[in-house]
Amino acid sequence: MERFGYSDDELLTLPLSYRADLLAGRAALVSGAGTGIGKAIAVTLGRLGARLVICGRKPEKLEATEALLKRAGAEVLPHALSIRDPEAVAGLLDAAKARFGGIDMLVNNAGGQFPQAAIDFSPKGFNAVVDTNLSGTWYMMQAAARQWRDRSAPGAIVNIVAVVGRGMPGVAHTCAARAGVIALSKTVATEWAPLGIRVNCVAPGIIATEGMNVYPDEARRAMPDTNLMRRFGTALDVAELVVHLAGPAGNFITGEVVHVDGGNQIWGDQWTIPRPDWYTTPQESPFPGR
Ligand SMILES: CCCCCCCCC/C=C/C(=O)SCCNC(=O)CCNC(=O)[C@H](O)C(C)(C)COP(=O)(O)OP(=O)(O)OC[C@H]1O[C@@H](n2cnc3c(N)ncnc32)[C@H](O)[C@@H]1OP(=O)(O)O
Ligand SMILES: NC(=O)C1=CN([C@@H]2O[C@H](COP(=O)(O)OP(=O)(O)OC[C@H]3O[C@@H](n4cnc5c(N)ncnc54)[C@H](OP(=O)(O)O)[C@@H]3O)[C@@H](O)[C@H]2O)C=CC1
Repeated sequence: MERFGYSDDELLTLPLSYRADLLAGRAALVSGAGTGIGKAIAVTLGRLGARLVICGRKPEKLEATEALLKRAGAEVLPHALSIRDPEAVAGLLDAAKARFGGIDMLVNNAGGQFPQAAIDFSPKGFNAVVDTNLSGTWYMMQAAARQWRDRSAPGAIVNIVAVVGRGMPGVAHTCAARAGVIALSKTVATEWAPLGIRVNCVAPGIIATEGMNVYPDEARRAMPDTNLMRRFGTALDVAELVVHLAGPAGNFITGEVVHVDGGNQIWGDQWTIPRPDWYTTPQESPFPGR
């Protein structure tokens, strides 16, 4: 089977576009850092000198990232929780404060969904996706902002969303949740600018990570045809954009949604479930117009 994602050694050694001490003295919290994009973000921030708080549900995944960060010479605090639990999220921010005096950057990367035709969604399935991707992200944003306000410290939030401007058939639940995160981010970018807090979103297109395995082979095979570059992007493409937005290069950027998608947002339709004949076979509509 095709291998998706980077090896640990690649994450530690691939050349970066930034100077090695760019983030020295800063602390970052990255959710979903045990795998894929989140792991690449955490390791990249660590390689640039940041101290890391990493979270996710499964401690064993976090342990692997913790070991990698230690190899990169970074200080790290792993903390297992579900971002769907607001009290646990408050506890996470407290733990970050106790260990590092607080964080400077928050990267909300944890998330996920399953492909299914929207007409078949159960209430529980829909709510699980919205609860994780929208509510969970919100609990993290609010807890971090409260801590920054109480410390009179500035902060930067980067929310990892998806390319949802035209919708994405097969994952309507996640499109709804991510569009919610984008609207939330733009709104609180305004409310929280007086606190020195910047809030931006990153919308990845198809990125080669192990998380891709939840999609059917047919959908995965067609994915490179949905962008101008005609390939998968990499977790490092996303990680380096996060560095730009969360770090000093992003000091005058807030309320923005930056796509790292090989041009998918302007070209190529993205299906995560089989296309109905309606879209594959030339045909006339059986439904009369007026
Ligand atoms: C972003 C870009 C877009 C995707 C577009 C594709 C192109 C871009 C590629 C993007 C890739 C990625 O995002 S890659 C990352 C993908 N990785 C993942 O998404 C990992 C899988 N996702 C998750 O684990 C998610 O956290 C989540 C879907 C919310 C499930 O979390 P939990 O299991 O903890 O949730 P619970 O509260 O227990 O509820 C589970 C219920 O969800 C429903 N459910 C769960 N899996 C189901 C399934 N395969 N088919 C039907 N229904 C399902 C059922 O109703 C379950 O109930 P019961 O029936 O009672 O159990
Ligand atoms: N790969 C891609 O092409 C794209 C990915 N994205 C998004 O980017 C993000 C990262 O994706 P990717 O790395 O590919 O996928 P992964 O599935 O590898 O990563 C998702 C991470 O989120 C964590 N997570 C999920 N639910 C929770 C929760 N309730 N609480 C805490 N942590 C949680 C998981 O860890 P654990 O299971 O241990 O909790 C996992 O480490 C996701 O939000 C994804 O939807 C968006 C567009 C495209």
